[in-house]
Amino acid sequence: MNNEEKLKFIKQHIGAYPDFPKKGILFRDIFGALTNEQCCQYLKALLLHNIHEKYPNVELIVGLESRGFLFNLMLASELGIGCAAIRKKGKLPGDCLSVEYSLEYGVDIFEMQKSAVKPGQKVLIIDDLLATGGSLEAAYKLVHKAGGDVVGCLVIMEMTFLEGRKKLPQINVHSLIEY
Ligand SMILES: O=P(O)(O)OC[C@H]1O[C@H](OP(=O)(O)OP(=O)(O)O)[C@H](O)[C@@H]1O
Ligand SMILES: Nc1ncnc2[nH]cnc12
Ligand SMILES: [Mg+2]
Repeated sequence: MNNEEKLKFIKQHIGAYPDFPKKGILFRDIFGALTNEQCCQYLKALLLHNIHEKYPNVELIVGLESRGFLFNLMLASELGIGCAAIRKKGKLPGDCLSVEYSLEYGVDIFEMQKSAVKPGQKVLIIDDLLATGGSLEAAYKLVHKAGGDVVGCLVIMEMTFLEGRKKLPQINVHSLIEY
């Protein structure tokens, strides 16, 4: 299968749930694809292919709680680099940086440990989905505050009609699947 066919196959397995978690939201469920063994292999191959092509100098993967965590260790270990976590408020020990943000269906606070990123380290932020861009924008702010150099954001799905990219004009954002 070529990359186009792999993407099509994954798209067919991603779930779509109307009115979840709130009325008017069409929820795109990555977990629906991950129960399929071929989707797991194709997703891994496509993510690594895109990182090698678009972010070849990355030195740290930063994943967003919780669906971004699905890809953190897998990508870091394949690339031979480390990974760090951005978590929702109150979950991380030690000195943390915090940023409040809003997303398609709510508001929240993200945190990251100050020690997670080395000054000047080249960071790739990873998540399952870009909707309004509030989550990725908050993640960018945290990594930037910690002294990291964000080389880009990589997501599986992008809800293009919500124009989340507009919140990230200075960042090289790439998505595998557009809705
Ligand atoms: O672009 P935005 O409008 O900010 O929305 C995108 C974010 O929303 C979802 O996460 P959610 O906060 O629902 O948490 P989860 O990953 O723990 O399910 C999704 O996994 C992205 O992280
Ligand atoms: N429509 C959506 N589906 C899944 N996760 C989301 N996060 C924000 N909007 C979402
Ligand atoms: Mg999430």
